Amino acid sequence: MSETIQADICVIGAGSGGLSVAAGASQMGASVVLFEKAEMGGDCLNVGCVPSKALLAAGHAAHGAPQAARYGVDASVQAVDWARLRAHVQGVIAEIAPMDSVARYTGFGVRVVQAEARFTGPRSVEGGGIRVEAKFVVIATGSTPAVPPIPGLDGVAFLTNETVFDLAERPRRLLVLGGGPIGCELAQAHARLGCEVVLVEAKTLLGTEDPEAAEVVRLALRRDGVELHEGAAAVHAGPTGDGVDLVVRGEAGETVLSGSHLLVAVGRRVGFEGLDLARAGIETDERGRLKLDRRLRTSNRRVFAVGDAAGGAQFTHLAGFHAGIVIRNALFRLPAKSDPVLPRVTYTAPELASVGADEAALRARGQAFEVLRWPFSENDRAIAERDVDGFTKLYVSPKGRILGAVVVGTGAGEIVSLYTLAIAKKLKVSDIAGLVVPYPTRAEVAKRAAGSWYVPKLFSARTRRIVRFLMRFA
Ligand SMILES: Cc1cc2nc3c(=O)[nH]c(=O)nc-3n(C[C@H](O)[C@H](O)[C@H](O)COP(=O)(O)OP(=O)(O)OC[C@H]3O[C@@H](n4cnc5c(N)ncnc54)[C@H](O)[C@@H]3O)c2cc1C
Ligand SMILES: NC(=O)c1ccc[n+]([C@@H]2O[C@H](COP(=O)([O-])OP(=O)(O)OC[C@H]3O[C@@H](n4cnc5c(N)ncnc54)[C@H](O)[C@@H]3O)[C@@H](O)[C@H]2O)c1
Repeated sequence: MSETIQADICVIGAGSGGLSVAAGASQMGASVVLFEKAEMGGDCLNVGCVPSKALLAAGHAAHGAPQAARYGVDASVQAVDWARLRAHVQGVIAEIAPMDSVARYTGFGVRVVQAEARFTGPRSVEGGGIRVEAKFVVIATGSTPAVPPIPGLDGVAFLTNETVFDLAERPRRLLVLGGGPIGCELAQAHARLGCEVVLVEAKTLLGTEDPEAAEVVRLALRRDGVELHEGAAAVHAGPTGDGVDLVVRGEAGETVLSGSHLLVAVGRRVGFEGLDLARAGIETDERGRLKLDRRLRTSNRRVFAVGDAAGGAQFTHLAGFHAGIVIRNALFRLPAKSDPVLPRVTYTAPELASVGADEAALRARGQAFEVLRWPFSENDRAIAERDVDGFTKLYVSPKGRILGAVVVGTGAGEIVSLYTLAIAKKLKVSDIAGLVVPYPTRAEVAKRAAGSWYVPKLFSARTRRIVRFLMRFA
């Protein structure tokens, strides 16, 4: 070892989670060493959230031009210049990259080591010829694309999120394996950019989401020309002269789907090979996941895990939340626990957003609830924009507490923050119904859905009797 450093916190991985810990801890006065073996910014910046939203923006623009005819504006897409499109996506990454750069973090006082790290003891980590003795270590090593055990797949040059944003040419016919958020977002983006797209999903599209909301996205994907095969298991893959054949087995038997490219988007793998966890006394469960307590501590109480490495939901905003928990525990010795009210959004058009409990969870825990809803087809802004797909739905306790919410429609990802605040602060429907919401905005659907709680009470025979009585003395 050429150098040994004493540090308060050693972070392994400079993705959303690791960077948030390093930025927060260093600016609060802790000495921090940060290891990154690949690109600063991790998946979200380089091959995840950022390029996928940049690609979707291009797809929506291409889709929007012909749609303008509904406003009496005749426009059309002349061409999609794939080289410029790729430059746009890489340009967006480059514009955000300085926020996650070695220079910025060095400026915070963080020692950034661009090397793969591994444990050499309960509090010691090594990489790139540097040994760090730390009071606390944070595992922020993220996840990688899962590769399903499909016979023949290893003989195919398939794409994942790590390669799909760097294609030199537009894929002629893209087969997408997996109908989760990655599969749906990338299927729609490519379809709108003029690719033929076939999506194969073993179960149901966006199967962890509210089925009624997922149906709105399903219809939108179909309208965009995506050929959907749900309940279809891929049983074989093989190369062809100019692409790939995927054999899928569904209710109707076996079908051969041919494409120029295959994108595998069937979930993420969280693994810790190469970290030498045993050297630090860190235990994993039978599925190889870290054993964590609610304070995000591993079985070695001085070692925390954040983000995808923590083994739960996989979102950049959750990784950021985790970072706050670790900072409170490690720097301030506060027993902060990870129990967030966690919104999630799939950024298709229309967007699908949810937060809190869903119907299945409420039924499973025997919670009595009422469903309040409002469609975008009765929202003036949506009507003015001729974009009325979708609705909002609220789950409310008998006493009016908001337990969960779903929004599917344009702007859903923005509206869900209102519900997130309501649930986090244990607000009631009256709090949303009583808000003055600007007109005409899409967020009015939240107020109208909440307001519908009062309709039977407010416009009842009893209220009419009371009003008539009071009016006698007015
Ligand atoms: C296509 C796609 C789109 C997505 N879109 C969204 C979205 O819109 N919104 C959202 O909230 N989430 C989205 N996600 C999920 C989000 O990207 C992840 O949840 C988030 O990046 C997790 O952050 P992380 O810090 O845990 O891990 P990562 O970002 O994966 O970072 C981990 C880092 O650790 C490094 N590393 C690993 N092992 C070592 C080691 N031994 N030594 C040194 N460095 C190491 C890796 O190189 C990597 O840079 C998307 C994901 C994908 C794939
Ligand atoms: N907008 C966002 O916030 C966003 C966007 C993209 C990704 N992400 C995160 O990244 C993670 C990974 O996303 P994802 O879409 O890859 O995973 P996912 O686990 O959410 O969905 C994968 C889908 O693939 C299907 N599948 C699995 N094996 C299959 C097979 N052999 N053949 C056909 N289908 C198969 C599953 O049934 C599932 O529907 C998610 O947990 C998500 O949190 C978030």
